[in-house]
Amino acid sequence: MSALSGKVQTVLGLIEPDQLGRTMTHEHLSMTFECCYSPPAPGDKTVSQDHIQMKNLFWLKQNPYSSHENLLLVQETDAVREELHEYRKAGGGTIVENTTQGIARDLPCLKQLAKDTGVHIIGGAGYYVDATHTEATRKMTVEKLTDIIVSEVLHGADGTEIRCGVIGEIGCSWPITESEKKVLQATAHAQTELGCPVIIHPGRNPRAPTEIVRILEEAGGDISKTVMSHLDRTIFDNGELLEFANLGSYLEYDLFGTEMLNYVYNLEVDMPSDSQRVKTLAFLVQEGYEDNIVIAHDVHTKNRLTKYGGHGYSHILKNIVPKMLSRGINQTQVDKILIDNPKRWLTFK
Ligand SMILES: CCC(=O)NCCS(=O)(=O)O
Repeated sequence: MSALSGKVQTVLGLIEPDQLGRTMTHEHLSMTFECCYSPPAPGDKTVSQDHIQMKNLFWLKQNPYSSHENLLLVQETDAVREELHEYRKAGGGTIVENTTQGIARDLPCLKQLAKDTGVHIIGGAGYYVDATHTEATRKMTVEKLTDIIVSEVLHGADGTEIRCGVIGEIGCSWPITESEKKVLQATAHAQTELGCPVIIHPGRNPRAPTEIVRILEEAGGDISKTVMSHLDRTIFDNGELLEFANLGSYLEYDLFGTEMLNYVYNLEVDMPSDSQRVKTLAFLVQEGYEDNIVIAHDVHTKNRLTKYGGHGYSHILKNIVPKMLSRGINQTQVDKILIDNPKRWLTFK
């Protein structure tokens, strides 16, 4: 039994699991996404270089990754603070902030936001996708990577004493790279040592989540304490979804509010609408997976903030919960998805 056992670790310290309340398990409050810039179509060069304004908001919603300015959530701390006050008013309690090494994690900023707003914020340990790994990271052994991740949870990260309360989001590409595989193995080893929650960003292929679970399992990871993120853009066939669900991880639908015609990172994908997401949640509940579902908005670009006409951090509480209730998911099941499942996941063993 460690000092963390039975507790949840926020950027302000340990708390009791019952204090969490409604929890978004996958958001970002400060980060940069320049690693994933996607050049605009030739005819869109001018609009892509324009400052964010009313007349280009629809274009940005369709092309969020083709504007450099849009990728700098790090510049919007004041707007994010306002949004967190609104999130509290809407009944929110906690946000898991998934920014890891490679996309400008800023734990002091998260600590200040938690102090200013009263929202419990949980920071993420570990590494984002290979494209953001440094040469030094790529050369590290699994043991070294494990030591770093463990230290980010036990002692603090980025030269601070602010401790992470989850490992992740751990970034994986498709196909997965050698460096990402080592980070996954280190994640599993660190999880075994700490009894902590893990959250994974899978590559954009329906086979990616299962492959990742196998790698984690082989390295001794606890799949029942692991969230598989971004299923909304990853698995589309209900049969395949049930096969994956059967492996026992938490199933995360975390792109609520994101509706776009062309998903530039994989043009084969038809990004679902929020109504389709709710339909999938209802399907999973009907199939008996209500104890495995978690949800969020994954705010990671400026246009997703209400300041820029986006859905913000309260869209699920204000708009999606009523829709869930009208589509066969009852209040007890909603509470499991928003409160009980995140609480079980986030509590150290
Ligand atoms: C860092 C934010 C992030 O990775 N978001 C997921 C984007 S997507 O892969 O679902 O497009």
